[in-house]
Amino acid sequence: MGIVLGSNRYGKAEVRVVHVARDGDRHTLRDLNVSTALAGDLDATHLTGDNSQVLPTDSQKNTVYAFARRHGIGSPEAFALLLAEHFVHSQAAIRQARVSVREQLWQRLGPHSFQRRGEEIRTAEVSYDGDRAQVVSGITGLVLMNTTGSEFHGYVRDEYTTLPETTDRILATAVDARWRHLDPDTDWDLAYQQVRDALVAAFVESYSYSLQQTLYEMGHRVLDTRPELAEIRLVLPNRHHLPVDLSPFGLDNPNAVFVATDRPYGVIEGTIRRDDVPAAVGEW
Ligand SMILES: O=c1[nH]c(=O)c2[nH]c(=O)[nH]c2[nH]1
Repeated sequence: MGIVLGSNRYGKAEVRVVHVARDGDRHTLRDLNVSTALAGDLDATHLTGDNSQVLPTDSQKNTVYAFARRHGIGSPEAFALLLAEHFVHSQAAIRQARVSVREQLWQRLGPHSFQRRGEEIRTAEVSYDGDRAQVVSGITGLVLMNTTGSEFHGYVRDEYTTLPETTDRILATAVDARWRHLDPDTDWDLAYQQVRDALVAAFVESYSYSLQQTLYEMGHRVLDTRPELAEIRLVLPNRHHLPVDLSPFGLDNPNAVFVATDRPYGVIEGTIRRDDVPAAVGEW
């Protein structure tokens, strides 16, 4: 019996890089938050303090900025792939690199003017082991609401149930979705736009008897839209909007006045996947 070093990785978290590509007067903006994590033959630094195989996290940070200049930022996925491959290929000790990107989205106002696009964040995670690159794209903070077309009834009633059944309620959520690609060579911006559009369209067009049902419809629509996607994971908080009891004031409330509660909130999670595709490489 003994104590041994288990799995480990290290890197730089949250490197903020903003890149402006200039095509004359017309600029293109990419605003990323990049995190790196490297793993490999790193026993020595942990066990004896021998740093001869350690690429400093400071150098990893510098690489992000240098690569933005050298290669530009075509898309979060393409940039993460370049970095992950670079760390594995250039460092003998590094066997696996994971690069995670969160992109703040800017809407164009003019040739070189932009406005932040709400809470929405685009994400990309690339894992590369020298052989296979796994790309997972995602979105968080996509806030959606249907003011009707949602019911919730027929659920379990036990001695603690007080929730009234409803045949007409508000359904609101902030979509958090991540989808795993099978093809590491994709038009990443087009894929993101099409997945986003599919998520939004399914939310808008689905008549809902539960947020669980809506989640399935959204995931199904995405896999229908993009055949190269293996699976999608969705986390949908239920942003409750409760009708206010106005009867003390002699007023009715035909689904006109709601209180938006911020906590607690339901959380509905699920994976929709193809049953005939290769499994993911490790955790994602
Ligand atoms: O769509 C819903 N799913 C639930 O599981 C649930 N539970 C709850 O209280 N309200 C809702 N709404």
